[in-house]
Amino acid sequence: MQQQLRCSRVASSRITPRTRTSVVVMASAKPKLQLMVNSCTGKMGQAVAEAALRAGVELVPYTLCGPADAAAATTVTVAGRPLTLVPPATRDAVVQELKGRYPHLMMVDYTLPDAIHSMVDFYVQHRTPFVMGTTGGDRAKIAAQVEASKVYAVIAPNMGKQIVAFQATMDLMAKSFPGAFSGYKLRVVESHQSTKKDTSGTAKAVVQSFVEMGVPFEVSQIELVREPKAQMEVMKVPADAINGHAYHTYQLVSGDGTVMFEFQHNVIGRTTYAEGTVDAALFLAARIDAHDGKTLYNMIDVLRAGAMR
Ligand SMILES: NC(=O)C1=CN([C@@H]2O[C@H](COP(=O)(O)OP(=O)(O)OC[C@H]3O[C@@H](n4cnc5c(N)ncnc54)[C@H](OP(=O)(O)O)[C@@H]3O)[C@@H](O)[C@H]2O)C=CC1
Ligand SMILES: O=C(O)C1=N[C@H](C(=O)O)C[C@H](O)C1
Repeated sequence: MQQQLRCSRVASSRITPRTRTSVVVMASAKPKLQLMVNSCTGKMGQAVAEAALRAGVELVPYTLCGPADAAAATTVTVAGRPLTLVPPATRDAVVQELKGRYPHLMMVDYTLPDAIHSMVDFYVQHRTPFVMGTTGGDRAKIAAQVEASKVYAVIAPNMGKQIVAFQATMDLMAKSFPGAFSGYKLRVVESHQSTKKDTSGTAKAVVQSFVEMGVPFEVSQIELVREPKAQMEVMKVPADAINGHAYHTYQLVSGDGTVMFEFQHNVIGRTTYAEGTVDAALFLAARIDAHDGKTLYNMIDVLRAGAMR
């Protein structure tokens, strides 16, 4: 069934990370920020820690890890720097100590969907501001819990600037024209590296907008492509991006089959999310400094604030 997707062509040139432009909100006064990235044993954790260093953000030399990682090693290296691994068994004690040493401590979370609730509990319990990029879990429950705690956080399933803009646009369309696509059929196909554990959190969020536009659709109908052969042959993912890509296609067809819309965002690698995560951390640090009462944000808030480079 996945093989039947007549996927629109990916641009023939290689997809490249977005162009760097100037820093907007951070230019005037650098917010106080000491960033601890969890989990740097993973792909996104590594990418974010590297992006933080590129942006001149102070990186705290510790990282929370899963139990298996701690059994195998005591450190992980990011851009030549060793970070001490902190397993679940010792994380409470270590974080108490780190809070004393790093008064502007903020955490970034890229762990796993299975761990997301325990990670949120942990940040809330220790009252550590955090940027949560991990997908999965009960998103409404997490938002309610974090909001009630008044712990500062940015939570979003996608940190890529242009994808966030696309999400915001779909949301705007749904709010402005509810039912605009009633009678249409939706097909959603997403392809990610085979290690991805869950259905795309981005696709789930975008689907919600289409539902509000009148299209009946269940998250379980999202088609997942995880096989490298189908990824290369059907989705046209370059061979060297099989271990790191995120291709999404949303196709809407009218009831009589005479009209078709297709939206697509295809990302190779992880740079766009990593850079967006650093933007989110700098934004959150500025909000903490501002003390204006609001504590819970998503990436659309970060984008609207002009805080994405
Ligand atoms: N918001 C966004 O823009 C993006 C979000 N994501 C999301 O980020 C998440 C991570 O993706 P990715 O980096 O590719 O996944 P990886 O599997 O590469 O990394 C996850 C890491 O988390 C570790 N881990 C597991 N449990 C814990 C725990 N309790 N405490 C600390 N660390 C733990 C894992 O260790 P071990 O291997 O030992 O289990 C692993 O090293 C996913 O949910 C993904 O969908 C990804 C890209 C962009
Ligand atoms: O696991 C990934 O890789 C990604 N996860 C996020 C998601 O589930 O939406 C964002 C992007 O698709 C990459």
